[in-house]
Order: sequence, then C-alpha cells, then structure tokens
Amino acid sequence: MPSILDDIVQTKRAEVDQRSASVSLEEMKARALDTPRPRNFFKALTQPARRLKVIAEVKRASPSAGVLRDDFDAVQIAEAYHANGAAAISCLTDERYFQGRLEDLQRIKDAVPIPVLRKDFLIDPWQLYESRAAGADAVLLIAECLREPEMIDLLILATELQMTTLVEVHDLESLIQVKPHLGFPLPGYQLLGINNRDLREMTTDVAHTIDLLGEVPDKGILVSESGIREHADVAELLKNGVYRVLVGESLMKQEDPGAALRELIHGDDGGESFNG
Ligand SMILES: O=P(O)(O)OC[C@@H](O)[C@@H](O)c1c[nH]c2ccccc12
Repeated sequence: MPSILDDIVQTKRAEVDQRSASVSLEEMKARALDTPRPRNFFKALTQPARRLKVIAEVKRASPSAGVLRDDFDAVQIAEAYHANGAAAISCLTDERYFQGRLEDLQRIKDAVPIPVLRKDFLIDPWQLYESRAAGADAVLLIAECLREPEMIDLLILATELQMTTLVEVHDLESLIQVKPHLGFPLPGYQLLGINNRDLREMTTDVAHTIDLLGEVPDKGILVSESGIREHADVAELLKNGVYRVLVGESLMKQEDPGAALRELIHGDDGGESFNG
C-alpha cells in the first residue's frame, strides 16, 4: 500500500533540485563548514543512562492532525520546553506538509542551550550541509525513505559534519536492515528511533516500540517516537527499559506546552518522578 512518505519524498527531490540550482553544493558545504561545532545531541540523550530523556518537538501542523495550535511562536515553545525538562528540541522544518521553516530551527538554536534536531525528510547531501549551516546538532534519516547505500552515504556525511543522526524505522524489516549500520561510521553518533506512527494507516500505538524490542541491538540508544500522550505511556516505556521519547502533538495541543511536558515527565500527582 502506498504511504504519504512516497509523496513527500517526491516533493523533497523536486525541492532539493530547485534549491541547489540557486545555492550550489560547494557553496552550501562552505556555509556548513563555517558554522560553529554542533552541540553533542547523542550525549545529551544518553548520559546519564537510565534516566528519562525527552526530545520535545516544535510542530505547527501535521498531515494526520492538521494545524495543532493557532498561537504558534516556535522560540517561545522551545524555551518553555527547555525550562520544563526537555533534554533536546526537535524542530519540524518541512514547509509543505508540516508548515515548518528552517528559520525556526535557527532561531531556536540561538534561544536555548540544549541540542536541536532537524526533523525533515532528508535524502540528499545538500540538505545535510544545509542543516549544519542552519545550526542543527542532529538530523533525522528515515529508513523507509532511503535505499541502503543512500543511508550509508548520509550517515558518513552527518558524522563528518559532527552531527548526531536519529535513524528512524517503523517496519520490522527496516529495523533489521539498519541494525548493522548503528555505530557506523563511528559509535556515539547514531540513535535509533522507532516511530510508533504507521504512515500507511495513520495510526499510532506506543506498544509498537515494545513489540520491536527483541530486534533492538542496544536499548541505550533507543528513542520511542510518536503517539506518546500521557505519563502512563512514559511509565510503560520506562518499565520496558526505554528511557528516551520524542513527543510533539500531545504537547503542542495543550495551551501551556511547558506545563504539559512537566506533567508528562512527572505525572500529575506531582510526587512520582522517574527523573531522580
Ligand atoms: O506528534 P507525536 O505523535 O508526538 O510525534 C512526534 C514525532 O515522532 C513525529 O512528528 C514524527 C516522527 N517521525 C517523523 C518524521 C517526519 C515528520 C514527523 C515525524
């Protein structure tokens, strides 16, 4: 069954062709190498181990949910996330499907001291240079969007650029395919994301992460992504040894995303904390 990913990737290819016609690969590379060294996203997510780490996502809209909030100030939301316990920020930069902007990432990077992930559909080296030039500390590579040799090339380039890669899979097959490349070309640069959202059915189920755990080579680099709505979801993941989560929609939909993040981390009884 075709998924929306096929459409998105096609749009991205056209976008990259168009944009690289006005800014050449060489020029983008020069801009990237002229940017300060990235913050260590990998370390922020893995140290100390066995401690809940939340990547809080700044996302205005999504194909599955439409516009998530009307009053949207990317920097203000990122600052609220930082003040309420986020280990890192994820910023959607895709314009067409998520109403994001690369400029949001740039402004967030300047405003908060924690590392920032560029959440987009990255399929071409030009986009990795562009990410680094915009201040991204980490990039997303989605296994279902890339052939294996493309994944390998992009993993090498991201590492050369000193950015962490979040390697995302949904399907079991993709997980089996990417497994040997985690820790490549250098350990300490790749995290594994399991996306709980089924892009064909447009459904999410947190249990999906737990279902795939048997094939996860190292839980210490695992991030459970999507559909995490409340503290009970986090508690269930922690019980299964999953300490890292990526959360967007459930926070963005609340009037006060910072307070929502605090509640997600600690539970609304205010007492029980997995963060100590
Ligand atoms: O908003 P949610 O359900 O909390 O999910 C966040 C994040 O996992 C989701 O935005 C996402 C996961 N993988 C992606 C790839 C591209 C764009 C977006 C995504």
